[in-house]
Amino acid sequence: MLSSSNLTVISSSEFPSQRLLARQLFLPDIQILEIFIAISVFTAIKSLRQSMKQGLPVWPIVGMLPSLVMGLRGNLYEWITEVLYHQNGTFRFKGPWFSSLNCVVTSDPRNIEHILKTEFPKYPKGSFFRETVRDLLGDGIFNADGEVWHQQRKTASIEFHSAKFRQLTVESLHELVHSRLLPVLHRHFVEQLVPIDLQDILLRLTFDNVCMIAFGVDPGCSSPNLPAIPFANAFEVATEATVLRFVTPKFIWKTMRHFNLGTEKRLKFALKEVNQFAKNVIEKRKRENGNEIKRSDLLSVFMGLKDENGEPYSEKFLKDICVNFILAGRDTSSVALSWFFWLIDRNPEVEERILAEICRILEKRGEAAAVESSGGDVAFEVEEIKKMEYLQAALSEALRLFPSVPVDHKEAIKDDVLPDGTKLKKRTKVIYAIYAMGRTEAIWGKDCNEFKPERWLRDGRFMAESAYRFTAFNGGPRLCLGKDFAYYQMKYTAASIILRYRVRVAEKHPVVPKLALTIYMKYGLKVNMFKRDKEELQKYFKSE
Ligand code: HEM
Repeated sequence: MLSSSNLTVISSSEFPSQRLLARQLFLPDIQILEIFIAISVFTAIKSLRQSMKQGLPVWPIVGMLPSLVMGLRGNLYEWITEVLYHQNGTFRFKGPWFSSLNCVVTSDPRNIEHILKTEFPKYPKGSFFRETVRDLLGDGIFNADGEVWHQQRKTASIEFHSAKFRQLTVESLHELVHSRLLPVLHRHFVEQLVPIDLQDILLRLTFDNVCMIAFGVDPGCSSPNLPAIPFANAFEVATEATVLRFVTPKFIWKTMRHFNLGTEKRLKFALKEVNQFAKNVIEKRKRENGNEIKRSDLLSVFMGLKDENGEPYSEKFLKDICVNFILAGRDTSSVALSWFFWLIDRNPEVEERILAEICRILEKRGEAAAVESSGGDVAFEVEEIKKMEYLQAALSEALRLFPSVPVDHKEAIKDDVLPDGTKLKKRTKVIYAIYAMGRTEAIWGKDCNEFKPERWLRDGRFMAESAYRFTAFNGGPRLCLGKDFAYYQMKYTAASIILRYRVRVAEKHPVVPKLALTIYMKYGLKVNMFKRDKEELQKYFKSE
């Protein structure tokens, strides 16, 4: 309570000196206020001028972070596309003071060619990337530079181009599509319970497939009973939490990791599951190799090699190899196929043309009657898949609009100037925005936002694009090693489904991208399957 004894009463005799004191006390405050206002006006004008130059408001202390946070609330990739559009293909992102978020973002093909090919040695993944993804990817191929990368690339490249490996990829895919994928879809069609999540089923398929070809192990995730796979959930959590590190100031995520908080806690937990899976795979392979079972998978090849000290590769390094190849081979093709099926649901005329092409090719082998009568237990030949050029165009078009890896990262190790004139200081991070490139008018024309497989065809033949305009598979010395296999896998899977079913996205199912290393659909792809009947297929055979 306030009593009169607590109050200081100023008598009239004391008043002048008190006023003097008050003036002495308050004047500095007024000056501070004036200085504060002046600084605010100055920074506001500076920020406005910088904003006009750089496209986004640059706030004192926090830089462009508020705009990024707004972008993160919606579709981040669309936000980047929009900013790049207004900045003619390149902008400088200014992060908060003392954060590691400053970078240059570009979608200009000249810059992309410069960093991926012409000046490749100047642009490694770099220390920032390595540190950010190290807990998940270790020293595996996606996260390696210099000799460590080169050694893995060389070994994997020889393996990927060997006839034995190619045969293994074809056989394992055929086995998976016919004994797992199609029975699962058929059961769904017969039972017609609730819409199924096609993205989940495709992820299971590509997971089993990459494990079979890279490690000689079949995890059985796409078996007809669709078993729970703790690894898959853990892997998704781990990639999501890892990508969040890119947009979080380093000292924050490091503190969170230290105290085991929030996403870092989830990441740690998920990594245990991921690493355990990789460990089991390695142990299994070691046991079998010890029993003189000769394997031609990638892991067995790496197990037979020696490091720079003449020692066999460590368990940790073999684990890194496993995790990197799972990321490379599982998520990329399955999310690409998911977006492809979503796009053809919205563009039925494309679906018709794909089906017509498949039927035309099948007709050549005289199996039309079989297909018509049974709905088809048709297994495509390698040569037939190669001939599906319209399908290849449609898949490329899906990848143009929804590249599996939507943004990628490099770091300049020397001062440099990009072909568009952007000056880079040593250690500047460069983000190349692959998603934005697919939606750039200057690259693809005014209809860049439309799904038009025809843009990939010349006289009915598929025409590949330059890797620096269509960067979905990266380019230069780090071009995707699995590109040919990925096209084969996607074409075989898509053709096998389209020949038998109309895939329709469930009504009102929300389709939005998720923020992760690959562009998953956040809520999966819930679809209903409708079997094509004899009459429908007959129409296509007769139309040729
Ligand atoms: C639609 C399917 C695929 C897409 C869009 C795709 C895309 C990419 C991209 C963008 C990169 C560069 C990543 C980076 O350096 O940051 C890459 C690298 C790589 N990809 Fe793919 N990929 C696909 C399928 C596959 C498959 C199925 C495999 C193997 C089974 C594979 C194996 C690799 C490997 C080993 C690298 C590392 C190359 C290196 O750094 O030297 N990819 N891929």
